[in-house]
Amino acid sequence: MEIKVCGMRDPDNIRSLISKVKPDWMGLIFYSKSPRFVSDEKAAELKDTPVKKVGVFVNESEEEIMTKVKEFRLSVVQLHGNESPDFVKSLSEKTDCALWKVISVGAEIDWKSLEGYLPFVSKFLFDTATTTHGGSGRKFDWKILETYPFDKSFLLSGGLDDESVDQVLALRERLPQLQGVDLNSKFEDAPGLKNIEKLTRFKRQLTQI
Ligand SMILES: O=C(O)c1ccccc1N[C@@H]1O[C@H](COP(=O)(O)O)[C@@H](O)[C@H]1O
Repeated sequence: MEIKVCGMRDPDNIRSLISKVKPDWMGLIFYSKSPRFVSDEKAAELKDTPVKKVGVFVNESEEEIMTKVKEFRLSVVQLHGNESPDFVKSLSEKTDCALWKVISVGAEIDWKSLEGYLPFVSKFLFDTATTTHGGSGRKFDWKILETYPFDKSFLLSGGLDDESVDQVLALRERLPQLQGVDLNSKFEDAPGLKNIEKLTRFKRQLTQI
């Protein structure tokens, strides 16, 4: 199972994350209303960090996303707003960067509405629907995913915490498309500052080593 740790921006914290947790992905949030927002100046300092970087965008323009992909050497663009399939298609024609579309989950999901994204994204990411778009620290009802009809892999997100491991592993048994988890606010000492011990423990339990 893969692990993405999101909302990073502190260089010392990132160094500890990489040496101790060794996540598959590190998320940088380019959404100015987020308490985990990373400025361009800070992102420039982080561009050579030896981990795959995921840029998190909320309803951002194509031009701005493309600029940040190049400037900050992003491996993935995570689209965490209301981006339409047409927007994602157009972006995919301009970049080789992997695209992940976030699906905000409320009471139910209309699976048909996701079909338009399938040719253009390498993964979906399911997160709890919230007015702040993300980082809510709230889980949605994971039972909704049990009818997931696609082969496309996805990451699970939204309020995952240090007590989520057993449930994640149980879900993975039923849904092999569940490729990993996105860890964020429930592993923080302060916004943008992760608790490395908590993350290390979670990874050990998740990967059972
Ligand atoms: O973390 C944020 O502040 C944020 C703001 C706007 C869009 C996305 C954001 N983070 C993403 O939110 C999910 C869930 O986070 P949490 O575990 O509920 O705190 C995660 O995918 C982050 O990438």
